[in-house]
Amino acid sequence: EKGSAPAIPVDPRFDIAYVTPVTIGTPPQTLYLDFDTGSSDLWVFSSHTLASQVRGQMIYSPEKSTTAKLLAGHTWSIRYGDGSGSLGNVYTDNFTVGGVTVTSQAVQTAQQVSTSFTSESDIHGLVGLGFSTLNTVYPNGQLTFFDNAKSQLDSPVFTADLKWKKEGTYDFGFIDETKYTGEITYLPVQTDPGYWTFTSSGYAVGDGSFNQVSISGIADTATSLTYLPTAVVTSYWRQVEGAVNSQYYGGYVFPCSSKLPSFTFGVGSANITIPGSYINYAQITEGSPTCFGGLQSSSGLGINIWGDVALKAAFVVFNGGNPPTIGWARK
Ligand SMILES: C[C@H]1CC[C@H](NC(=O)Cn2ccnc2)CC1
Repeated sequence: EKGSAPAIPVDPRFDIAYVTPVTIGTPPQTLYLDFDTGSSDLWVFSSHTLASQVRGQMIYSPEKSTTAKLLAGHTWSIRYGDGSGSLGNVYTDNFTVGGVTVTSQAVQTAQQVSTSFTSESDIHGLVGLGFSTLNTVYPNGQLTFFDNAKSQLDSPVFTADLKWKKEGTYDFGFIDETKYTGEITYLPVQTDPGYWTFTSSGYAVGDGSFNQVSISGIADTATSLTYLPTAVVTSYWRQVEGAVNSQYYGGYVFPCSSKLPSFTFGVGSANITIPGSYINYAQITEGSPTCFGGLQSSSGLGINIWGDVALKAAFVVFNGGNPPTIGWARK
């Protein structure tokens, strides 16, 4: 089996996140979910979510699905790196993405969600695509959609072709050669504690020389920006006149009129170049001449994060084989 589904930018002004349509249950209920390689819970806004915390989101109602089954005695609660979170109960039901169906997928129904989820009406939940070890369901951890689907896929892989302010795709079970140029460079993945963790071989700012330095980090499709070591990020923003690391705004800001240099990161002996335009993330407020950078320092996070700003510059293969690897190609 193989499948393909769109990755639609939420708020295409600045690619906050990407959502993908899925169907759950019988008859099928459609929701748009944020596919997240940085976590491993599949949770949705539901008929169980506090009414005061639902604001326009589509919901999954298990009581309307003839194939829904309560996973009795199981609960879940998750907290993300940005402080957002949700918690609730668990059902199993049929779950379909791009024509690939998993029967009896654990679908975590939210009873409560934090304010940032309530205020984002275009995101109706998340599909964790990290390793199942990260799943928060208690007392028995559940498998991700990808882990459940793997055995029925032509190949145990999924790919991310995210795009700048445009619709991209997630493919399951196959590698679409038309989506990239040159070769795919595969790197080893550290699966502990459960992220797609790989090591980049270095970086260059604009047309500058390449700095060979190992940068270990996670590929996270649900993080908008890219967070790298302070030394790397400082050397980038030093090239932008008027750029400052603002305590007030919580990161590097710069004049929106700036022409930003590109940022190149190494993947083995190959490399990926993020166009400067992708690093001009957004005006700090509508109409402001000050813009917020898409490349920020990871100090304080304890981890480097290759988020959407980096991922959308590449075609990325998440290979769930034995051992798992991650593939990068230019496009
Ligand atoms: C400072 C950074 C802020 C953004 C953080 N990313 C996430 O929280 C990813 N995520 C998943 C669900 N909602 C968001 C990573 C740290």
